[in-house]
Amino acid sequence: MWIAESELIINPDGSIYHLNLKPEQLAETIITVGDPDRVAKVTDLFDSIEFTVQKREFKTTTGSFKGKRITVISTGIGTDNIDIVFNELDALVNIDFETRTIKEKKTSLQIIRIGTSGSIQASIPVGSFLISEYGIGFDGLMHFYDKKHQELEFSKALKDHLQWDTHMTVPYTYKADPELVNQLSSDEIVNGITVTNAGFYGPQGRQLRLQPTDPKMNDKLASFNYNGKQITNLEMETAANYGLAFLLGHKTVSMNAIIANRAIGDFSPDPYAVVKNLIEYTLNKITADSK
Ligand SMILES: O=P(O)(O)O[C@H]1O[C@H](CO)[C@@H](O)[C@H]1O
Ligand SMILES: O=c1cc[nH]c(=O)[nH]1
Repeated sequence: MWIAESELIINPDGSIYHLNLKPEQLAETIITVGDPDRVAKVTDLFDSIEFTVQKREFKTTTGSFKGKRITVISTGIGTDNIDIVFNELDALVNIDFETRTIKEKKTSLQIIRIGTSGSIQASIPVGSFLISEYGIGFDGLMHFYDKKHQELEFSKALKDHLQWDTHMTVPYTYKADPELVNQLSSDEIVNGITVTNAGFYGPQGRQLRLQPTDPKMNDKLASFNYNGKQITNLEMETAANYGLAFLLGHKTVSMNAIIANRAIGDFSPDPYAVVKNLIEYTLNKITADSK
């Protein structure tokens, strides 16, 4: 099927519309970060750099760490941006830009997010590293794609537990890639379940001048227990990464630097140090088997 010019938008230089990347510029291992300034915090540790390109909040550098080719890309904040990043990354490897047709042989990317997050369990202090085994979306993005939602029972149990009005969001739940979870886990990291919210303030239960609809939301999330599994932390991208990667056939996992503890009202005195440590941890883990 030929994909029209309004759907797959290719810039005059042959790069994809928002990311400004050409197919040959992408490595098959990709690290995503929210903050464009965090890209260099990762690539400063690389042995060599091929190029850097930036359009809007999407800054990309491809280079090599311990001999492994890695692309680092900033997504900006929120699942609306994840929709753009994951669809365009997939197009770069799985659509032929010359013929505008889907390739027969698909490439499966490895996509690892390194982000910041707030814990909702008092027992997970600021400074912790957390790997998201599941991502639960409160943002609604995945409802615009087909309904192969992975964990429907989990989502339903959570919806019942929250006892929200019908006008509130319907959660969706997807799993991380189990091999990546395995590869990146250790006794230095907590395994958890991450809620991806549609905002930082009201949607994460923060109150400055506006009161959130459900002031007990974070307590309800923290007390939810499904087959022994507990929700651990809040951020703004992971569930969309997991949902889109699942539907597109890529492997993904989220690594969270816990910089806030919402249960006890704590914020890290040095969030950049926590992120730096998590970057080093992640790079070393993903290259542990590299020659
Ligand atoms: O540090 P990043 O990766 O941006 O992630 C977290 O920080 C942002 C909010 O401050 C949201 O994007 C949230 O998911
Ligand atoms: O509490 C937090 C901290 C970082 N990022 C979030 O989205 N929430």
